Amino acid sequence: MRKPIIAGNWKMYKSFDEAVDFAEEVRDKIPSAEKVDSVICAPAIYLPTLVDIATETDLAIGAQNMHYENEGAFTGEVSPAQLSSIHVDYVILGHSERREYFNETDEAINKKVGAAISQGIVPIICCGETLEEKEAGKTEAKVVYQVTKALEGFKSEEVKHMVIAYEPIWAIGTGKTATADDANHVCGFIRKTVGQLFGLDAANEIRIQYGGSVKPENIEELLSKEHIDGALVGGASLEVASYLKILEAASQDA
Ligand SMILES: O=C[C@H](O)COP(=O)(O)O
Repeated sequence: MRKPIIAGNWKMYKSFDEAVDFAEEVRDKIPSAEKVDSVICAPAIYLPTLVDIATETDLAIGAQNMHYENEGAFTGEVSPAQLSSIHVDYVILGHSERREYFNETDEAINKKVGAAISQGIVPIICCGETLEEKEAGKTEAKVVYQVTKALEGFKSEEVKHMVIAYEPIWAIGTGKTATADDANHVCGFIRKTVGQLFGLDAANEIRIQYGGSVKPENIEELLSKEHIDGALVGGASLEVASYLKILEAASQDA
């Protein structure tokens, strides 16, 4: 039985005070980490403060991106070693917004995955198709390509601790959600791909999230599906009430 994982992705939202208020309010209200992994992926500048607030609670803190080198002349970047030094637990890698607006390549994402695991940070690896690709029947080919490239060179033992987020790009921030059956079908396809590449153990243990307009109203149905182990939540993770409702639903699923 895979434990559900809900990760809020705040993207480039919230002032410092709003971030602190949010974390202080939710940290004691979230369900037990025995039932669900509750993560907030915040802007890098807030991470040390949020990690402090979350210490000794069941709330985990993640970054939204990082470089693959541990140090160097890379102005403006944050390194895996730096994230690890402040005890960040997770990092989102290869989000479609980073691929689209910051030219992030599959090769760079693969290096970032390796860098994250070598620092003990769990990567949340994003994949997903555009509307054009969906309409052309290329969803499966696209996610297989992205997942295969991201996981290239790793061992089954490493892969099973990773998280993959299937996020159809046309569903992000649009209010359009993939149907639970469609999302489950693609997540199942990703699991099958992991199985072909890394064996049954990795396929059974890796957690696969769905992302794209997830909210309290649709989380239950999504999580009731066999291959959906959680959600990567954008807009609905910005409000305390909706974030907590999503976590509550996930804890019932466990
Ligand atoms: O990382 C989160 C996704 O991009 C989904 O965002 P959304 O829940 O606002 O659609």
